[in-house]
Amino acid sequence: MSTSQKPAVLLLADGTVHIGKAFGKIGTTAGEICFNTGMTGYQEVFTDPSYYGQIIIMNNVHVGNYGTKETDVESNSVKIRGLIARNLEEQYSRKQADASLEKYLQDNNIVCIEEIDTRALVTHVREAGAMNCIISSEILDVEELKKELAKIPSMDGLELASYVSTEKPYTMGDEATAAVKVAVMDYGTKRNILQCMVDRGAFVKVFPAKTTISELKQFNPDGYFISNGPGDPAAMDYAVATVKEILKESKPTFGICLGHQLLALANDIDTFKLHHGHRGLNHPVKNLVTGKCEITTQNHGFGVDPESVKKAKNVEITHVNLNDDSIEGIRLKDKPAFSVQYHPEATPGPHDSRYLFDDFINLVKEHK
Ligand SMILES: NC(=O)CC[C@H](N)C(=O)O
Repeated sequence: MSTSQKPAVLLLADGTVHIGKAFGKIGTTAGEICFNTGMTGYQEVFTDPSYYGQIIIMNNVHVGNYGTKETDVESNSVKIRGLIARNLEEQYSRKQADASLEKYLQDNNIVCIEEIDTRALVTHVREAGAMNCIISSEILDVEELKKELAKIPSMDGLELASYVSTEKPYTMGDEATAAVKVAVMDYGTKRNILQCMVDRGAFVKVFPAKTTISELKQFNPDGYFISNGPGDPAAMDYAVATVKEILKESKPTFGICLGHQLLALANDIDTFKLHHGHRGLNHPVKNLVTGKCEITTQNHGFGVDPESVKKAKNVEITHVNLNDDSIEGIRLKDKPAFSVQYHPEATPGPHDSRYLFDDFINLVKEHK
């Protein structure tokens, strides 16, 4: 809680209203409401480009207790559109922190609301499903807010990856000593995904979302990575076309989250909007190849259609979600390509799924 707080209003598209207190920037913001069940890692969540366009409810009662640190980020800025919490703390106790959460959110112009009954709100979103919402600490009249909210497009059908992709190619790792070169299609990649590949001996070159296959080939990569990112994968014809071209190369290819959905679409498998998405650090997934269960970090609002996966003769299901049986991983039978719906880089954790980076880099080395 902050000392000088203005009131703020949260309005959901179904008319639900919650009154709370302003935190961060004073203003108005709108986007898709989502909840994250993680108890820690808030700065990594706020800077994850896959959350672009979304307003996040943090389930943990206290958010901000360990402040913020310049290095605890998944991209170069806060990407969430707004924040809803029970209690946002401006005091912090971590010695190594650089700033309070409040300063961080203000510096990043994020409109937030706190003192919300997040248990009731999350239960409501879980039952009613994904929808848009608006937060304001400047317009407190609900009828006015309804008019503003009506202007916001639905996440279904929205292409957002090109807004968060890099403008220019950049590299990570040491080309002189690296064992392999990986071309990354950046649809909103998380920094720690790149780090996981570099840590395993890769030199990565990150390319803007609309890079053509001929530009990618000039880099002569040993493998390709299709990144995570925001928005509806079915609205990304340009990316599906690129993934199809990449697959023709028959080089090892790995996709995470949006990258998984694009790999599916490139193999004529449909994607669909989930009822309320999977976002948190404790989603159980079964690896059907090894029979082992892993606890995973997730952040997605779309999924791969199980019926069309089963019909695709060249695709094998490798991972399933143990909560709802949704498809969590696939691999192609005729190409060295695989993908997962969840986030194996998982910062701050759990790290059960990091073996997938070993698998990918080993596959790249074998095919080199
Ligand atoms: N983390 C991601 O890559 C998310 C993918 C996609 N935008 C979804 O919500 O399903």
